[in-house]
Amino acid sequence: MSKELLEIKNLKTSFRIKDDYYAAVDDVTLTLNKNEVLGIVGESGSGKSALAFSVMGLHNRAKIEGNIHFKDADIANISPTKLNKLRGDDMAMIFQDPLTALNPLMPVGDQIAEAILLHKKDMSTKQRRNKVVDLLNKVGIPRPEHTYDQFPHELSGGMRQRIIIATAIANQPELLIADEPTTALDVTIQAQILDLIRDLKEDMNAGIILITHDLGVVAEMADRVAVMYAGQIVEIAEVGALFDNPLHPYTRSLLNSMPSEDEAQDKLHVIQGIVPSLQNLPRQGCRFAARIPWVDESAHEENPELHEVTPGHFVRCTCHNHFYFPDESKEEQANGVS
Ligand SMILES: Nc1ncnc2c1ncn2[C@@H]1O[C@H](COP(=O)(O)OP(=O)(O)OP(=O)(O)O)[C@@H](O)[C@H]1O
Repeated sequence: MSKELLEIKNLKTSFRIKDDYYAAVDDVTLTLNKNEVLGIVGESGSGKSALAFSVMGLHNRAKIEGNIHFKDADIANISPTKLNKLRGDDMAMIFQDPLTALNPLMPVGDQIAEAILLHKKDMSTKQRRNKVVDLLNKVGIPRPEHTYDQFPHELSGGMRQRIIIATAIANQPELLIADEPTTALDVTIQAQILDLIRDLKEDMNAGIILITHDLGVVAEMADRVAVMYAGQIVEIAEVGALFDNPLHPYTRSLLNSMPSEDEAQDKLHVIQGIVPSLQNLPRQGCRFAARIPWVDESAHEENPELHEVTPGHFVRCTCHNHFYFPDESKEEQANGVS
């Protein structure tokens, strides 16, 4: 039996701005296996959420091209009825902000029960309530019977995120997308929620796409990592390979801008500039070139492709072979001193 759960091929998601369409996800190809956490990292605006929303079929005004194969269906080219059946049943999403994802006027237990009712119409009200109480227990809510009848505003941020997770896993989805699931939470609660997501992977044999800009979270949680920049995957590898041997200048800059616990770092690297807006994205050549102006133009490919440098480790553009940080000398680089 194949391990592959999701296969995205040449996905292009474009938004209409004035009279033109601009791709926020541009030719993304990747796979996700069962019982795997794929981390997707990148700065704000790199296209992570646009990718996640495409997989969930949640864009209603975007133009989607390419294929998203999941459970014998192609989500990029599927009828709304079939999509609704998959969503919430076979695939679910945990959103960044639990407060906006919950209905403020409905007890949280009823909200989870509603998600069950949509896909399992033959359950009695009592059975549904019992199932919700079980789910609340599973996500670590201390007094589930009591919490069932509470409203979102009566719960803390961490509890609300647990409700969102309980809703997402209510129908035991095979594919779970978590978009910055811990950003709105404080550090101790963050760790608990991440533990919970990790347990779910094991319990449900689910494939999880974890979107975050926090490399620490990725290091701890992911099996593989895709780094996105300006709508493209610039590097993808197993987590160990990516952290031990980051290749793309963007990945190296992201890692270098992360405070390290074991080394005294005088100065953290600051990535120059920002991710350009959709209308200003360079569509030709290496999209990261403008942010590493000290690297010679000739280092970049004309049409940067993903190259497999070691099995399973892919990097876009040849510029990674010639990259150095501006405060390192070229001679050190050439001598392999880093
Ligand atoms: N509905 C939309 N219409 C027009 N442009 C959009 C729309 N949604 C996203 N964009 C643009 O697409 C690009 C990618 O956005 P996206 O939200 O996917 O980035 P992200 O990596 O998830 O960022 P963040 O970490 O801030 O959520 C950005 O330039 C954004 O402004």
